Amino acid sequence: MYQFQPQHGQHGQGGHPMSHQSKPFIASPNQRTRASAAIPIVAPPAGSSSTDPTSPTPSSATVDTSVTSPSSNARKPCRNVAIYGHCRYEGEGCPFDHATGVSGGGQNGKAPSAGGPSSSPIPASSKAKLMASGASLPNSPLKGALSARNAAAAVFVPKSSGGSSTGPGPAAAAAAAATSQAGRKSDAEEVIAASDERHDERARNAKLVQHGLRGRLHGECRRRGCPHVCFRVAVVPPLTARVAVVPPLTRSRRRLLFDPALDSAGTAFAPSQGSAFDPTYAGAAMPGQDPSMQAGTPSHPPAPRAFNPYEHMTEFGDPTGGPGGAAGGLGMGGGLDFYAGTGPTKLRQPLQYHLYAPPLPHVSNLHPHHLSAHAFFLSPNQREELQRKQEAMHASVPPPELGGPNLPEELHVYHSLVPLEHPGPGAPAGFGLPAGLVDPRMGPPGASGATGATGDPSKVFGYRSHCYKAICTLDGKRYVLRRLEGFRLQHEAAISLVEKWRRIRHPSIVSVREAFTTRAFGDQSIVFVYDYHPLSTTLYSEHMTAKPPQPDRRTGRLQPVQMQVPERVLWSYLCQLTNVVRCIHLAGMAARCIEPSKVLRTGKNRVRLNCCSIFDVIAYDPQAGQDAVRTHQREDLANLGKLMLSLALNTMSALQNVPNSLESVGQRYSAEFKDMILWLLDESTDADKTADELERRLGTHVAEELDSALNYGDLLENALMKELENGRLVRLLCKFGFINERPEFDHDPRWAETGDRYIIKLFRDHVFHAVDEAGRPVVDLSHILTNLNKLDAGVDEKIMLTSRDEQSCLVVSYREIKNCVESAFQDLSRAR
Ligand SMILES: Nc1ncnc2c1ncn2[C@@H]1O[C@H](COP(=O)(O)OP(=O)(O)OP(=O)(O)O)[C@@H](O)[C@H]1O
Repeated sequence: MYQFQPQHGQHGQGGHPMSHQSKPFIASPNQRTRASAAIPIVAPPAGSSSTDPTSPTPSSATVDTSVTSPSSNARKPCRNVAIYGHCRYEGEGCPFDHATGVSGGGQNGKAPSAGGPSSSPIPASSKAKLMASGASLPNSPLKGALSARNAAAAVFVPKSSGGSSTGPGPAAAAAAAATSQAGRKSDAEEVIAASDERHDERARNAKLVQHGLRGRLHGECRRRGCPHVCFRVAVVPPLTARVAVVPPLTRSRRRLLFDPALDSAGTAFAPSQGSAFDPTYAGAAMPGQDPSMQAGTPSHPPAPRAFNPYEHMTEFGDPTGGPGGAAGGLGMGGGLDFYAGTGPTKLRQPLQYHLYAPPLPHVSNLHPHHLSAHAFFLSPNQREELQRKQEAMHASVPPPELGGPNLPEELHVYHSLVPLEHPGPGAPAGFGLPAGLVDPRMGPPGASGATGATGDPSKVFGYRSHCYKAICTLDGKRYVLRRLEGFRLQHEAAISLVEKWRRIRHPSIVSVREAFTTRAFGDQSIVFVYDYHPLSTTLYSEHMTAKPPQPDRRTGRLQPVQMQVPERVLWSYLCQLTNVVRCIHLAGMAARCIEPSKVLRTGKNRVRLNCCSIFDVIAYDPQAGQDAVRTHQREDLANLGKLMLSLALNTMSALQNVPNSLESVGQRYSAEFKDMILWLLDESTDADKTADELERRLGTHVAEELDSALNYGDLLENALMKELENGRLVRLLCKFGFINERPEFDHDPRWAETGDRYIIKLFRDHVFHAVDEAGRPVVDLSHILTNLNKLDAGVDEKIMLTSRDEQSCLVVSYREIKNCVESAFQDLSRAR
């Protein structure tokens, strides 16, 4: 990490370090105190304490005795000497020292050694390294401020020197000139000196201020090859565009993926070619590299080689065959056994999970233009549906003493009973359905006669029935209790039949859990317990009751709801119900409850047979044998036909005159569908009418249903993938929440503001508190996602963080910030 103070040593238009006086980079003692107080990670003057209450003071910060007053300028070495070997302005009023030369350590022998913990103002844990300006370092502005590791870092290597195909630009030429003149200095010094010089004008032009974003928003620094963070931040494209075009992971592509300067075509902007910020960038073109990378390289010295975590791998993560190696860079070596699964499972390291994967083509089939922020998150419809279901699960009613319905506090092993049906007209306010249980598509509960009021006689079972949602004390899950009022159990054996139903598990059945009798309601009731499917409706309420007009998706205008059910949906219902009927018949039982109000619609076109086992108990016949079961099974198929007929015509009265109704069905739907209903209703075919036979007759429709189910599975998996990434980011944000603005830790009220945490704070500012040139907040989701993902992956790319007073900048890699976050979080965890 480099400490970078843009105001120091800025060469003016005339090229002299001191000619640009708009910013007093040689601060007065007072100013200096203020500046260092504002940026305490720059070593403050000896003995000086921060006067700025917001100033963080890392415990490991050391005194920088090299801080000079204005009068000490003459003792400061001129950077031109350091860079060019001489200063053109030596006789023209340049106030710096031209005799000191460039070698040697700190003037007082105290020039900070960035690598040493004792002298580094940044805590050692952050591995921060400072590049202090000449103003704070009286000796060489380069030496003494940099450790060997800093010198080797690639951060200031101009991109164009890496062989941009556009050829060396002026910046690269300046770099080359600076390099040749400073031949006696180390490579790193040359590179940094050249980089500094190029940066001067750019930094001023870009008015690089708060959070490094101004350059981005002004777009003023457009110099090709400018390696500076502000420019690179400036070209962060919308994340959506990047995701839409993530290219195959060739070696050079991988480099681009790390590059924030990708344009929407998946190519990097000119400045990013050969990016110095790119951890995979290896300076001048190497044999086997993309030929476009080699253009113009001869005139440039090889840049310091940056750490490339992927270097040992081929593009397929094959550690045995590097580019140009035995496997020819095609990953044909060890990569094969990775895929073949032979040997121990190999994981590609480091895991590259800082990028969102775009929706897979078979799932989305979207034009890239359609990829928007939604591509990263659950679709709004899906999210709304799931959230409403969750709300329904948590819905509750007030207790009786607060005006709620008079329900037992506990019933068997269940508690927190909530009615699922409206209380009927004239009921007190507290008796109404909780808002969370009201489906906006269906209008006010009971308004359209979609379902009877609680306690109304059931049209199917005859008894007065109630449905409650309740929580089981044994497992904490929600169930539905269906209570039939005034039922007397005559035969104990009847209720034991429920056990057989318990064993049936099918995706198209509402699973039966148990049944018990109770007097908890002050009467003799029997209660059947079923799985709870939040916000489910019945086929009756869905297709046979008028629904209120719904807003049109595009215009927002209220439109009447189309009642006719598409034939495809009807076939889908029939397939699902046939499957469950077949399963029930195979178990030697009959459903006996195939009615529009007893088929739950638990999702889009997703149905489940409800209320199984009730007839077996309430209409128990101890004499009934296998014949009775077969009769019931045939009735099931006939009921299936009746259900389809009434759904096709959206009314139960369709059953009153079946021939007429079939004629109407023939006008609305295909002959095949009509024939199917006819077959189900025709009593003359009863002999060979079985669920298996029905299944065979459905044939291609079952195949279509299978395809739909598979497609839907893919969609859901895709939605899951999006949330996988987001879940990771939430965990990261939680860590931030633990650390940022913490009022006190370990008896230190400034813990959250100092040390490693100061860097985290600056990063937080960079990510969330960015402002544009007019001081308006930058609300840019892609900026946040990009930064958080890179932080989570700990990439080596560097960014510039600016202190709040804009007096100081830190160039720091995501990896280092990640280490800071980890270490601060570890501190908190340990204390716990
Ligand atoms: N297992 C369940 N999970 C979630 N909601 C359910 C479940 N069973 C029933 N419901 C809901 O309870 C309400 C009442 O169901 P019920 O079967 O009593 O309907 P109904 O139209 O009153 O039937 P009936 O013909 O018996 O009068 C419906 O809105 C239904 O969606």
